[in-house]
Amino acid sequence: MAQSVELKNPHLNKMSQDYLYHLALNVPNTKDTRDIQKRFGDVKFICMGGTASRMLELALFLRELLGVKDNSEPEDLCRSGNRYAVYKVGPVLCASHGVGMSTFSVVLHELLKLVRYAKCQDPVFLRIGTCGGVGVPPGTVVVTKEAYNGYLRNEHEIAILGEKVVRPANFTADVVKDLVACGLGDNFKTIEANTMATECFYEGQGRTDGAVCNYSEEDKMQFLRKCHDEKGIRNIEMEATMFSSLTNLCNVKAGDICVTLIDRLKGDQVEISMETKSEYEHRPFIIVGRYIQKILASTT
Ligand SMILES: O=P(O)(O)O[C@H]1O[C@H](CO)[C@@H](O)[C@H]1O
Ligand SMILES: O=c1cc[nH]c(=O)[nH]1
Repeated sequence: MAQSVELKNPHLNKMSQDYLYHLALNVPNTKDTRDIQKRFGDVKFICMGGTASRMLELALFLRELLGVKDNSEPEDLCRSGNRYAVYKVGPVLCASHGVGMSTFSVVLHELLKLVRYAKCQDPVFLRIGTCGGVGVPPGTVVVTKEAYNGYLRNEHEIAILGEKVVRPANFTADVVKDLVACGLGDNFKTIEANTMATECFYEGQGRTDGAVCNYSEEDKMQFLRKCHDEKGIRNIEMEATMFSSLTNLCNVKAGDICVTLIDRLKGDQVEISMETKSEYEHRPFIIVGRYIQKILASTT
């Protein structure tokens, strides 16, 4: 049976209003959310990625694929917040989250509360991103199974009230399986693998081309090989641990699907042309589009 989202925060029940500040979507009466339900109650998929332009492209792609009849430019529903862009196409929200866990966690908390207020049924949260590959050719699509932090631990670490809190960081098994199945038969490879999520693009990912670096090329290669050989890591990005741990705690399904722009065993600089990048970024769209069609067909 379909279910609404129950958040594990008793304080929410005592709040009469929730401003969802960064989304700029005020919920004026948390006890009577009919207005929010009317606007967002049909949402089943929350697709998220770093940039507003990628999310607009995704919205346009899904609009055509899902046959949503509307020729106007999709409206950024959160424009007045000046932080994140959110587009709605039928049962899908496409939201930008910026670079890294800290910006993503802000919008993720607010989107989780939004689906709760809107009483969305069984929503699935998907991150559609780019990443660095580890031992796989650029253009490979990676669906994350287990997320590892920069200490190579399969967990998310966060400071709360001055204490270190450690949470599991795994994605929903059936979402992973379905996404991988939707990637069969393309002229590019889609694989299931583990992902390292770092707090920093440069030193955190073992690059030697940041503003500072006090390790050698050999140290870097040793670390990247350890990621590959001992942890089954095939890609590196900057959100997977926070994303999987928070969605896990909220009991909502989640998946992380990213295309590699570079093989980190071969270099540090992302050198591909904007044209190639745009073609690569489109690859996870194709798979997510099929996944959404499949889930919609099985639930309607
Ligand atoms: O392409 P997006 O979705 O932004 O994701 C990746 O790109 C950013 C770094 O360039 C990080 O956020 C990383 O996770
Ligand atoms: O190497 C890369 C490329 C994209 N995004 C990352 O986080 N790392």
